[in-house]
Amino acid sequence: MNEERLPAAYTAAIREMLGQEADAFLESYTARRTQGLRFNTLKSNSLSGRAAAEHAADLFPLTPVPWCPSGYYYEEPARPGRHAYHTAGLYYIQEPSAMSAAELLAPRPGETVLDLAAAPGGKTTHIAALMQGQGLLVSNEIHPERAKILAENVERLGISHAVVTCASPGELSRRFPQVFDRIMLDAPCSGEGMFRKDPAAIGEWSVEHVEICAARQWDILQDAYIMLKPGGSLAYSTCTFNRKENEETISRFLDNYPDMELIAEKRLWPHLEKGEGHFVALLRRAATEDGAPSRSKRSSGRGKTSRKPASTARDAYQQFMSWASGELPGFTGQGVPLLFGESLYLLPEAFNASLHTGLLEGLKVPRAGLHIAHLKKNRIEPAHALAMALQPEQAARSYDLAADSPDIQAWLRGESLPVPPDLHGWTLVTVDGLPVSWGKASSGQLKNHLPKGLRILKAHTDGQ
Ligand SMILES: C[S@@+](CC[C@H](N)C(=O)[O-])C[C@H]1O[C@@H](n2cnc3c(N)ncnc32)[C@H](O)[C@@H]1O
Repeated sequence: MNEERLPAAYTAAIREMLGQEADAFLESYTARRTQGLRFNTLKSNSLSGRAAAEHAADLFPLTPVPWCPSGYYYEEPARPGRHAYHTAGLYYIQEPSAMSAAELLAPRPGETVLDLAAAPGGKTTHIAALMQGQGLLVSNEIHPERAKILAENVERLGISHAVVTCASPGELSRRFPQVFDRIMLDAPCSGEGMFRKDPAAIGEWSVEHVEICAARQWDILQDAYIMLKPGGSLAYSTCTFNRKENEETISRFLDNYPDMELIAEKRLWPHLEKGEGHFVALLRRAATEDGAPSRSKRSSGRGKTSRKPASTARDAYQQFMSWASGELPGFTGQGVPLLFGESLYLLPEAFNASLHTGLLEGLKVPRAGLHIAHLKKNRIEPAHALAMALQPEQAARSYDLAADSPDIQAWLRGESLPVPPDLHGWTLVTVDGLPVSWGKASSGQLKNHLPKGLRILKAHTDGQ
């Protein structure tokens, strides 16, 4: 793409901001966009995950992203997003500069973390991996359709300690004041860093749009502040270059909230680094003297919820656990059982430890923790999300398909497979040892339970 396609007001603003460097910056638009994937360490740190990651590196030649230990560049025409390892959640396709944000936030296992503008899930899945699946991650997205995609990505990567909500920042801040140790605010922005990747973004850019974005960012930041614990950290990031939505927004925030301190500010420029560009600021809230207690436990009453009563959920959970005692011998089933219709979830224990389930009342919660089962009349059907969160040795039966085999391609297309006749019942189907879905074996056939929306009609095994 050349400079003429960019709005004149945009190039003028860039020239003013970058001075002599502007030519190099604008020249970067003529280069190809960068492609990246980030290994999901929740999977890639296991024995089979490590072997699969090595195999992936052979299929799609990978070079490391300097600011993210689990991040790699790949080059087109490789299409790792269409490989079975993608379905298995071994990695997440993510623009390399965007990998800087969660690294700077540096969430730790056991913390309570909020990702306030989370869809489609790049930062959430990164945060979940850095937390090693321990603690509580609330991943929120305001737009319902995008929240659904977020929930699917959380499931695909086998994340069990995340609750996906679909709420405005204001709705959340009323429920969760001073709750979170760390907050990621990857703010909706004017997307100047998207122009090379998605030229349609150019048409949406205008000086007025930048102003609107900055005003919205300021609103969301104030809600983020309400939810941040004293002593907690906030990462603010955008994929845009102008100062109004970045440094100026941060300095307005610091001026208005004197207990916030700027710890680091990082910019990745596409003419200086290999990536589309990103801005991240890390801020810390001063700790209070009494050690910053969470206020939520006290502030809001335990109201009735629209989900099924706890006793019904407990009965359902017992029914599930008695099924699991034979079918999932290695599954401990930790969490608080919640029942929505026929869907049984396990809310992370950490939610109940620092908060309470009444806080979910009236909130849209596309995923109240780990979805473990559908309860059908008198039988249990294990949920796809559960398959993705299991280790193969936790299931009574598993059936492995090699990543390079025609069978895995058939499976990803939704076809049934012939299996030995002694295999019978719910079976965890894996690719090179990594779960991809459930299958149900009977009379020498493995019936395919990969959800229809995840089927790949034209799978790739060779990186092309
Ligand atoms: C930059 S994107 C988030 C990308 C995501 N963090 C990731 O890494 O995959 C910003 C998100 O903010 C959401 N959004 C738009 N308006 C919003 C608002 N007023 N409050 C909160 N989120 C908003 C958008 O729907 C979008 O999903």
